[in-house]
Amino acid sequence: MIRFENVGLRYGTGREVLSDLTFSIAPHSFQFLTGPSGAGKTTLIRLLFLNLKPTRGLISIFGKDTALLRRADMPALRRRIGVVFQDFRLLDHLTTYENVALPYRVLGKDEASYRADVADLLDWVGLGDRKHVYPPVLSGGEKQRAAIARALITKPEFLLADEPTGNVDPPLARRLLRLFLELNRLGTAVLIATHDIGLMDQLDARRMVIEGGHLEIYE
Ligand SMILES: Nc1ncnc2c1ncn2[C@@H]1O[C@H](COP(=O)(O)OP(=O)(O)OP(=O)(O)O)[C@@H](O)[C@H]1O
Repeated sequence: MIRFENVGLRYGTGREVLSDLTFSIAPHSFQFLTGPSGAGKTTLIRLLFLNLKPTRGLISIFGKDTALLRRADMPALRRRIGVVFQDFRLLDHLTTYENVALPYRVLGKDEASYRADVADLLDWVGLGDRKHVYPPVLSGGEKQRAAIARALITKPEFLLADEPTGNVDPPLARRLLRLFLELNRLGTAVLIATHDIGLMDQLDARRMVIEGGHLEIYE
């Protein structure tokens, strides 16, 4: 599904942040991405959803060499990938419901065609009764779940989550992990970037560890 070959990334003229990354991500797979602060987890996530171009090497996403992609092909490919950002990126002037529905609104879809899907998804993440409130009054954990719902609304084949349990207490972190596992069971490949060893220790999942610009994988 995703293939990196000898990928390197530097910002501007700085040192290489990521060097010689070679790995694959299989459909329906589940993995953690970890490493010290500043190791390059967010950078790798940005490469994975075509938000950054590698300085060298080859990245193939859903079988397409990203270097050969036309700009016009990007949005369709990106829609197959859901991203939960570390800082949520919810829009404060839209309700929780409207934030989650945003990807459909951007596509110009008729509200009647997605209203039930958004409501079901909000129930699924436990925000059924927070639909009509605005992000500034949501707690950190509620914002986190709204961001997860928004990433899932277009039924992505691959979900990337950057520190999705960074702002929640351990019971909620376990609950979010169960949501990701359930999503994975339903067929979505999942990659979770985290510092949280306790979270990773709950599962016998693949671990991708970035350190000193290099990637080690523990299957
Ligand atoms: N836009 C940018 N321009 C220049 N340097 C950057 C940029 N974004 C990140 N970096 C640098 O690249 C390195 C990797 O950063 P990145 O955010 O990918 O790490 P991380 O592993 O996600 O860190 P954390 O766990 O603290 O979120 C850091 O040295 C950072 O300062």
